[in-house]
Amino acid sequence: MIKAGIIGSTGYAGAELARLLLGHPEAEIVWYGSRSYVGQEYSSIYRNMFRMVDAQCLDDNMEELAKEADVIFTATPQGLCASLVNDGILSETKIVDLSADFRIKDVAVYEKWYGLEHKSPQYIPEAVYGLCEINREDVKKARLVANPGCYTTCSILTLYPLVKEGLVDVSSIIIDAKSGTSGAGRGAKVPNLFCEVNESMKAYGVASHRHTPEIEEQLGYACGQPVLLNFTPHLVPMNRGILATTYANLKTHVTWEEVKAAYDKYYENEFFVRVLPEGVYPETRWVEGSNFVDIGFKIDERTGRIIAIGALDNLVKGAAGQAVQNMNLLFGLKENMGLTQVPMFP
Ligand SMILES: NC(=O)C1=CN([C@@H]2O[C@H](COP(=O)(O)OP(=O)(O)OC[C@H]3O[C@@H](n4cnc5c(N)ncnc54)[C@H](OP(=O)(O)O)[C@@H]3O)[C@@H](O)[C@H]2O)C=CC1
Ligand SMILES: CC(=O)N[C@@H](CCC(=O)OP(=O)(O)O)C(=O)O
Repeated sequence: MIKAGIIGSTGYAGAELARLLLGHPEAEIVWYGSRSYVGQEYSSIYRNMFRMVDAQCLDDNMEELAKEADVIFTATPQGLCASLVNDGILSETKIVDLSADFRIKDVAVYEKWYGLEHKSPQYIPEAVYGLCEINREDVKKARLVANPGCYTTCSILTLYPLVKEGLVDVSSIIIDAKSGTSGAGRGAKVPNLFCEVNESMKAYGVASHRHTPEIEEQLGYACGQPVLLNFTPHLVPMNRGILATTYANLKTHVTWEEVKAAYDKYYENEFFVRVLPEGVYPETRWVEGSNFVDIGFKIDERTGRIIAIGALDNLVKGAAGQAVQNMNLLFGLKENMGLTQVPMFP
């Protein structure tokens, strides 16, 4: 059995990790880490875990945890993992970091967009960007995995074949994305109160959201040139789900079948990426609770643009599910082990 520790197990991403790992046939959770609930029963915080977990919350002592765990998941705010990790820890265990600390290769870009000083930039070069469908072979060899964010996973996987195959003008990309409120975490914040969110929708982080450089960097690797794009996130009154509607100018006239062939080239054998039939566009409820990403697209002959739409569950493929997928790769397990949940509906 793989011994797994979760630092930040009391947050939404950490709780989703606990849910998935409890159902994983080859993993056991040895550490439910917390900052505010040390010493409390985990199931007293998450009552859905009543009689499923009898452990108490422990602190975020990563050095001690590294001696016990084969893998540590850090589902904590930006900056925390970078402030805890060291050579000793990395020699004893593997880390899958759900924050953005090791996602961006240029530390100056990270510090500018996150407004933080990076506490361990020496580990950035070796960290592998854990978008399994694209970086699978590198993940298998890693000891530090930078688990991608929810908007970014959805946006990159939706656009990747179009960019990689040179089908679109990469200077024309626009991503209009929506997220459920769990994407903002469990911490109490006035903008996330029921009355602030319910029956309303809003854009935020306009032309300034910190996921922009992450998407640009990864799509830049795909096409071999710098990518500059517009990314506008929106908050919508639902618990879970990301829907990313992406737009780009097509370079030449192509048919739906030709574009589908490009998607098939990368995703035909991918368990978690489902490219939908012509005329069908993803809905967040079709992926809820699962590690699937659904993608649909349409060529607009009138404007010469392609509109590609992706949907995923921000807490699963956008966070904890992808983290477990990375764990499976790190330990040579079947990639979808513990992740074959059928999406919830309705
Ligand atoms: N929510 C989502 O959809 C996604 C989140 N992520 C990323 O995952 C990470 C966690 O996000 P999320 O679960 O939403 O956040 P939450 O606010 O829900 O949870 C944060 C967790 O971190 C713990 N924590 C906070 N500060 C510290 C600290 N100083 N030391 C130790 N533990 C601390 C909290 O502990 P306690 O509760 O005990 O105080 C809690 O367990 C973030 O980096 C986020 O960007 C990535 C993709 C999607
Ligand atoms: C709705 C909402 O607030 N969403 C979060 C994204 C959460 C996330 O994905 O965090 P990472 O930065 O770790 O990727 C936000 O916009 O900041």
